[in-house]
Amino acid sequence: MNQSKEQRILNFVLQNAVRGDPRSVMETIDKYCSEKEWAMNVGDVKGVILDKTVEEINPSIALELGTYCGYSAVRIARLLKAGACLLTVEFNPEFAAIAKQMIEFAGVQDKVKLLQGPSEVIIPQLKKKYEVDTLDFVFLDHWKDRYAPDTILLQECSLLRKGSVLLADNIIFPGAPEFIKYIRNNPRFQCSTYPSHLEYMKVQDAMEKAVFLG
Ligand SMILES: CNc1ncnc2c1ncn2[C@@H]1O[C@H](/C=C/CNC(=O)c2cc(-c3ccc(F)cc3)cc(O)c2O)[C@H](F)[C@H]1O
Ligand SMILES: [Mg+2]
Repeated sequence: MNQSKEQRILNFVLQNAVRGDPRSVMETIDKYCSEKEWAMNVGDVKGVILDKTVEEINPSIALELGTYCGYSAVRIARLLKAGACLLTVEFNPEFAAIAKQMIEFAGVQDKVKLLQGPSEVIIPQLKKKYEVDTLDFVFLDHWKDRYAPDTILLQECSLLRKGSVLLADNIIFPGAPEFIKYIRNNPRFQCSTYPSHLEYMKVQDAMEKAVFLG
């Protein structure tokens, strides 16, 4: 059975990146996906916006929705302080298996907990099963029509506190119109937009930052 694109990305990393070096893993994925096969990693351009947001917050506990191949999990985890943790959620078992290997090869496995399952099931389990109090940072990069319902679910599960920061990928392309409508009209969030470009393409995209006001 021939390999999936995601398996080819992982193989390229295993053969070309430096084990234990997160930046080398990111650069190798970006090289493969810009030169050989496009893939929906946040990428090197929007990745800088993600980096700056994570560095500004310096989160103790972060959540990512939509691990895919683990590119942004590696990107976020490399910036986390000692003792800090990224919980990343992925419901596709093949992608979860690839991401697990990607995270381990990059050497950030001690900072990342990969939770396999749908976000709508995992989010209500975070407090009791995963001992989360509240989340400092949430990166939304899963199905775009799930950004709004999962943001509502995070609030219903009391997982946000005054100052919690959400960062959403792809609000221009493919777009997340229901999320934008919900979050920008919601007095409990302070929103700002970061115009950028779609990963590996000369296409406009943007990221939305939403600070929960409590
Ligand atoms: C719904 N709950 C979920 N729970 C756990 N894992 C989930 C859940 N939902 C999805 N996943 C998991 O999260 C991932 C899904 C990412 C979706 N991302 C995109 O579609 C996406 C698309 C483009 C794009 C741009 C241009 C173009 F021409 C074509 C595509 C660019 C982007 O940056 C994206 O992020 C993964 F695949 C899925 O299993
Ligand atoms: Mg994305």
